[in-house]
Amino acid sequence: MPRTLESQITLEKTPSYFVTQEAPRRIFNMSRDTKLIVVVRNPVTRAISDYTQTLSKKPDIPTFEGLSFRNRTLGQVDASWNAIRIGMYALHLQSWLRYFPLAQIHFVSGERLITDPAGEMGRVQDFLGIKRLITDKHFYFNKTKGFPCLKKTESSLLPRCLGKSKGRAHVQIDPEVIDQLREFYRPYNIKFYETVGQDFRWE
Ligand SMILES: Nc1ncnc2c1ncn2[C@@H]1O[C@H](COP(=O)(O)OS(=O)(=O)O)[C@@H](OP(=O)(O)O)[C@H]1O
Repeated sequence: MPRTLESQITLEKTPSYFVTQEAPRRIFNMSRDTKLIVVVRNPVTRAISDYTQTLSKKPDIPTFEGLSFRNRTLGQVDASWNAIRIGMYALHLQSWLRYFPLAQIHFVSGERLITDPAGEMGRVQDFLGIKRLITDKHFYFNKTKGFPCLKKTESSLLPRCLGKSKGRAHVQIDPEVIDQLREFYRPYNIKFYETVGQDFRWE
């Protein structure tokens, strides 16, 4: 991490920290005042997105349906498969709450980041205690891509859009498996909503 002046905020982005056992203790030992931001989305969609990305790099892996279950006939989901495990947000959050108060953790909705990027970024700026400099004037929705693009300045003519690897078409999954995963995640989602005091409406 670079040294930071009193007037500066240093941001570091590592998605895997949220699900890494030792991360909360290590970050707490580095600075107990660290503010944490976690982007979460529907864990079923997250798992499919994760699998789609892996498949693009390793086309020979087994099917999503095959990897999702320890025993598909009995409906036993394989919670040790990373694509599934990462979406069990309530479990991971418990490890962080042993070190950081909830008030120091902000959750960004991955869904709203697409439908209402300015609103979501407004809440991030409030959480960081900085002026709301990024507003709706900084976003333009790219219909082809299906994502908002960010303009560095309100008048910028060259918005920065997400790269090729984002928004790729997801692999089609057996709808029955999607239902089973929805059921699997329901209790974890409910526990997560209760813990953070926010309903992300992933049902
Ligand atoms: N800014 C922003 N807003 C909304 N959604 C976003 C954003 N950045 C990344 N994504 C989506 O997150 C999914 C994983 O993206 P990444 O490839 O960047 O993740 S990572 O490289 O694994 O960290 C991937 O989801 P899918 O496109 O559904 O597969 C990205 O599109």
